[in-house]
Amino acid sequence: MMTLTPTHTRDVQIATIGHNTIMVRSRTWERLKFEVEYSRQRGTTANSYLIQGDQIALIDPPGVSFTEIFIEELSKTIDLNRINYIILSHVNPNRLITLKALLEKLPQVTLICSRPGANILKTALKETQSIRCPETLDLGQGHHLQFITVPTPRWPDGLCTYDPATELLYTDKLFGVHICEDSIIDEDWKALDSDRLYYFDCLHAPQAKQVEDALDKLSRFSVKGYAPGHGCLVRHSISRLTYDYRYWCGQQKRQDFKVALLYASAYGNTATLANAIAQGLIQNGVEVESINCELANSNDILQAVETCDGFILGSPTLGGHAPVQIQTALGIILSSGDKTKLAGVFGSYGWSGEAIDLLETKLQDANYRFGFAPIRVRFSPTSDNLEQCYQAGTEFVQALKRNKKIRSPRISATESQINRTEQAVGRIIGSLCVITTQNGNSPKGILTSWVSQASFNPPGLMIAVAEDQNADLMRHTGDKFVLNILSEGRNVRRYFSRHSSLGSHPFSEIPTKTAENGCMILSEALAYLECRVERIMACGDRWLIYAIIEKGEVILTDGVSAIEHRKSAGY
Ligand SMILES: Cc1cc2nc3c(=O)[nH]c(=O)nc-3n(C[C@H](O)[C@H](O)[C@H](O)COP(=O)(O)O)c2cc1C
Repeated sequence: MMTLTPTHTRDVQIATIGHNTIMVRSRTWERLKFEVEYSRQRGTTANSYLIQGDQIALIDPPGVSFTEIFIEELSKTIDLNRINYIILSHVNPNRLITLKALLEKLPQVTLICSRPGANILKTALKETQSIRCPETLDLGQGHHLQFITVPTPRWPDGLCTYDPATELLYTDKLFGVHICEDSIIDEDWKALDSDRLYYFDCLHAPQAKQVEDALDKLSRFSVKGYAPGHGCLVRHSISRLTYDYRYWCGQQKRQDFKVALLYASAYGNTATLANAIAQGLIQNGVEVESINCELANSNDILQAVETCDGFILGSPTLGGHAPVQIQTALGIILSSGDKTKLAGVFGSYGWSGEAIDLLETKLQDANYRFGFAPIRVRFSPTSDNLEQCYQAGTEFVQALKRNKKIRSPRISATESQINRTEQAVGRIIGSLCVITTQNGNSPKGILTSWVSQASFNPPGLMIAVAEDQNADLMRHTGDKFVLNILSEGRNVRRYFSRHSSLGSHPFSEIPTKTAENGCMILSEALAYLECRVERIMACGDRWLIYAIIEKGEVILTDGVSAIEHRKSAGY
């Protein structure tokens, strides 16, 4: 492995990182752009990769800031005419400039990307350009690449690439960091903690739901290294960083307020404003659910609007109108939204800006209150515009807090004491589990978080169940069950309820295997325990069941327990 000495001008660093695999890192020690994600001013790297099997693929040429030096250094490393494929983990106007410069030198190359990426490329490049969206690509010599689509609101065309020959996963925007250094791998990974979190907050916190889906998809690969689009290669902290990503995603759901940030953006300007507003919200402790209306269906929008405390709607103006997806989102909000929710409006426009006017007037007419004055930005935002958006996010949070006080009815002293006690008890948290029992050939499942370890020797646990949970198959000494401890981000819980299910549903819909004690193990659980009921006590309105753990296993080694947080113990 080779590392070059740092300089303080932009350069391109070349290093072998695996069998037939070279990292080509375009580096800058300066703040690359004025977006909030670069505000720590530690520079960044734009990472490209060359995989050389019988055929050769280049992954992710950098953006326009590096076009010339990148092509120059790449030509010294390889005869450009030998490159057969360019893989694009996402496409943006910035990257298109370098791509076009490369295509002039190697018109024979085939571009590989996701389907949404291909749609952008088809409008931007010559008709004759070869563009493909395969699931796999065999470069020879074991480099049988597999592609995984990871769409998010910010990068709808996101694509990761797995190479089984090196067990490297090319993760683009996931697992990166904006730091420019000489070292190419994460040997000193503890020092990266705060920068990694900052990067996550800026890029991924507003799209935590989709990042969780991406983590699920990527978890099925055996990985020896993450090769991200920015920063160093992740070799030493793979499980730690995966865990952190899951934890940080989960943390978003635990905030007191949630804001739905709905937008569309044909050329990326409104999306940039949305990111800056999201930062203002996130840095003030609010969960943000970003919805790119071009990708979302009506149900996604409805659900986001119903479950949020406030919503912010952003639109470009195209041909004197808001795009049809924004008009649909507005229709959903107006017909089903709660009028006491706080609203916000923003958008980029060129000369007339009708879309922003439309959103403002329609929401005003429907008696919505605004958390900040509508933001109108001409074409691409300046750093001042982005600062204004960040401040608008902050303002929105303050308005949300004031709004909540207005909406909360006054309660009597005794009621408020009961509520305070309930809220305090509600702070006891538990791991979310599915208990499975077996009734002849019919499996049963109950969702619960009322579980805790009760003894070391013998290993035992305690579960509290209510009469109406219908948990009769675990209420006699000797009864067997499996405790499936759920994993954060997998959303297996949606198949079960607090009341016992009986029959093939939902077990026919999710992967399972049978434990030695005959009960079902949910293959997507984090871990499972095979248990035998030892003692039962009637306590208050519950049965306390003490059970001995006979066997257990962790299924997902890099997962984290799903936890149920409650605001009150009253439900
Ligand atoms: C095809 C087209 C039509 C446009 N029509 C309008 C218009 O009617 N009024 C206006 O103010 N701007 C118009 N614009 C300018 C866009 O609103 C502006 O470029 C904006 O930054 C786009 O935002 P976006 O990058 O989020 O898509 C138009 C731009 C294009 C490409």
